[in-house]
Amino acid sequence: MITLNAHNTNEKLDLASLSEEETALRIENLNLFYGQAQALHDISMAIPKGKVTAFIGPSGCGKSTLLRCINRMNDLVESCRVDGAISLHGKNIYDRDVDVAALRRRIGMVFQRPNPFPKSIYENVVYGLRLMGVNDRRTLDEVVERSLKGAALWNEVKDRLKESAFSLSGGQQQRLVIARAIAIEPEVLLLDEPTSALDPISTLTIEELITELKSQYTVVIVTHNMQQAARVSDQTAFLYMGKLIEYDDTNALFTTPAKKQTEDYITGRYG
Ligand SMILES: Nc1ncnc2c1ncn2[C@@H]1O[C@H](COP(=O)(O)OP(=O)(O)OP(=O)(O)O)[C@@H](O)[C@H]1O
Repeated sequence: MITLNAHNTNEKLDLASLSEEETALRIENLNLFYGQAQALHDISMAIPKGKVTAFIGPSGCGKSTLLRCINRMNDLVESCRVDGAISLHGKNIYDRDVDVAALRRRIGMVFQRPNPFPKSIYENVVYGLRLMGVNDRRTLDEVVERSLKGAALWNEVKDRLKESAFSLSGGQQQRLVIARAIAIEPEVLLLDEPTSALDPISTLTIEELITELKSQYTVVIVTHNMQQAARVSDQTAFLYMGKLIEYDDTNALFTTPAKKQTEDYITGRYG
């Protein structure tokens, strides 16, 4: 039995005809190949601004690959070739003149396993700002407080900012990594199975945090866990064998799926 998203009280968006203002990202006819193998097939979808969008589907269906396309992480895979477009404010992020480092500042990413740097809690949060040449103490202090509050971690660490990030629990480390990502004020946050390495209590804390983050950011989350998608997301995309099978309001997708493959997946018939 799937428990639906209690926070999803918004009006249902018409995902097929979002206005430019409502759209954070527009994916158009995206195909992706690892060498000869095609991993994504003609994906088109609009990701709304200020909402949580979940990608679900069985292992190997292409969820992480699609997520990694959004900040061009797949550029790091030598055999990978992409065609089609992903537009951020009308500009294709795959255009030749795009500065990929600047793009990744606008589209932050958090991975499955918490990956704090071997530095203090404070220095982890300000890492991106220091790279950008910001060293003013007062500015950095403000960013640390704002980001740790934004990641629901401030109260737990405010008296130990100089301690190593590794002194934190796994769940706290994942919130620290989220604080590091939001410190540079990205527009979009990509979360790749952010709770799969965490215990149930930390998972719940991160899920609550995700719901809060959407007031300021567009969030895209890959999850293996359908219950999680149902709890945190506003809309859900179901992928199967590299194809986008169905994309709809989360409540609609889980209660009245339009496609038989979606229904089979959410009722546990495969995957
Ligand atoms: N770096 C890579 N090189 C070659 N093939 C890859 C690479 N990364 C992923 N693939 C292939 O692309 C397909 C999609 O993989 P992807 O990791 O995106 O799936 P997924 O839905 O996120 O799976 P999981 O839920 O198991 O993490 C799979 O067939 C996978 O083997």
